[in-house]
Amino acid sequence: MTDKKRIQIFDTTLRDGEQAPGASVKPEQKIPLAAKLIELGVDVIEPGFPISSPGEFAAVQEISRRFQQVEICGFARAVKGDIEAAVKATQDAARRRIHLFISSSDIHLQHQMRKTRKEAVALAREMTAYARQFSDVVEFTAMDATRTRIEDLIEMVEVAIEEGASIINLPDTVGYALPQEYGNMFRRVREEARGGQTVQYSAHCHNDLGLAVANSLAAIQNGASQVEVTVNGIGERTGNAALEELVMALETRGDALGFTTGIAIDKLYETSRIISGAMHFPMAYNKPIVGRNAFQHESGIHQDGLLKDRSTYEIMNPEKMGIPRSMIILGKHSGRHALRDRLARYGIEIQGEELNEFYNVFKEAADQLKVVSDNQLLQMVSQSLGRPTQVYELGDVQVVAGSASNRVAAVTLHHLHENRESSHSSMGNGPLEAVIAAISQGIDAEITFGDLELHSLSGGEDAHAEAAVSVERKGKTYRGTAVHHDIVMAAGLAYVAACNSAVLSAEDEKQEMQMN
Ligand SMILES: CC(=O)SCCNC(=O)CCNC(=O)[C@H](O)C(C)(C)COP(=O)(O)OP(=O)(O)OC[C@H]1O[C@@H](n2cnc3c(N)ncnc32)[C@H](O)[C@@H]1OP(=O)(O)O
Ligand SMILES: CC(C)C(=O)C(=O)O
Repeated sequence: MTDKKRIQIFDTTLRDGEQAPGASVKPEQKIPLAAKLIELGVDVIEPGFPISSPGEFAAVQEISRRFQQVEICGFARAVKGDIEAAVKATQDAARRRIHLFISSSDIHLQHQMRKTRKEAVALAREMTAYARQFSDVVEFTAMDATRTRIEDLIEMVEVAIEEGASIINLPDTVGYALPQEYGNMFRRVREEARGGQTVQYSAHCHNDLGLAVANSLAAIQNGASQVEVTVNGIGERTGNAALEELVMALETRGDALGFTTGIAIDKLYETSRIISGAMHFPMAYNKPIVGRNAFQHESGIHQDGLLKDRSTYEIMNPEKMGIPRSMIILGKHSGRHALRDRLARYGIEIQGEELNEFYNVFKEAADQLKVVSDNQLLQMVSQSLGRPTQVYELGDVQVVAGSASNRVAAVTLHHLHENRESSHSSMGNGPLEAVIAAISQGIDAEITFGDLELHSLSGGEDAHAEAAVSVERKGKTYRGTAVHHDIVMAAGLAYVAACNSAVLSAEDEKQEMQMN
């Protein structure tokens, strides 16, 4: 049991999120994405804008029919046709809401809607009443609330409440507000509007000044019980408040804030990846929570602290969010603790003077590299310490790619411990899949491929790709990384490094068991 107040998560990834240029998905793609959002535990889904296209209408209709466990929201301008389309599209939902919006600021009324305030208020009244005829739940949004004089905002909100809106959304449509101002706006409307204490409040923030999450938190602290968010913060311009950031702020600082959500935190990362992939929206490396670097550390002092106790430099546990990340990235800022730890993963134990000497070799090489991949590190070990570091080594790789429906890869694998080599070939939907499948045939141990991440390390003609592959063996996850100017090679080398790590750790375990 928790005494924290539950905040409703209103997910608008498939409506406002999709308004980000280049993010739109086909109507049928919205169905599995909605299923993922429901698994994640959102309370309300806004799956689209029904009047805007036949495909949007069909997607909202299908989602309303299929997903009876969640509230579905139909979005509409203060236009009868929009409301009718939203009503029809959400007709079969178990719980539905009509989300009606109209501008409240002078800027919008004069320049966009070209209406006087009197006309806009009358329209807000008429359309709220119209929507209420069809739906018990009407959410009323005063678009551009944060650039509206508070007296004008209160007047419009009062009209909506009088006509039966039970949720009042006060959006920062253009990402203009500062947290204190945004919080005060909620407090004043709640306290000063007639009927203001009888309704729920919702925050909907954009990130133009990087304040969307901070503003949403300020609204919550001033009485908002719902936040409108998108996965990965995707949305118009710089986006909306990011679901994962807001949820983790509430979770991590529950001590100071006292709020909670129904979100399944262990599904945050998976959902983020799915949305990023479906909407072709890559995440910035330093994006909070789900960015590549969010839980990675390159500097020696931090790495040393983390190896001693994770809490020294991390405020959240990435595994709790389903993030399968290695926390240590080797590079020129790394120290001996991190280096020794990484080598131990490959069954290589070095210490004392040998470690000091190898550390110098490592630093010299690291000066020239952005990151030192596992594959590069193992090569350094074999060259400078003359130690066998790998069970498998990737030899020749040939790939036939192009516009044919299947890609074919042929690889040679050196089995270093047995002094033999083997050749394998396979097909795949893409060249990476074909190479991974071909290598898998030559790995004798029972290893399951987990995940592949590819990042570009540099641009231009000298571009290099960094690949990180995870594999599973006997319930444990192992990672391998590689850097190469050819992404297919980078992926193949990283996969082999991950397999080496899995096999060498298993060899270690065997040796330990024999010694005991
Ligand atoms: C802040 C937000 O996220 S608001 C949502 C924004 N999302 C979208 O616009 C995505 C989907 N939009 C669309 O497919 C189209 O814009 C449509 C179908 C909704 C409308 O298309 P059109 O009829 O061709 O109008 P268009 O988009 O060019 O112009 C918008 C019209 O709506 C009016 N309008 C804008 N907001 C509202 C509102 N809340 N209530 C009533 N009218 C409004 C504008 O004043 C303009 O009216 P006008 O034609 O009389 O000048
Ligand atoms: C219309 C509302 C909900 C909105 O999307 C915004 O103001 O950004």
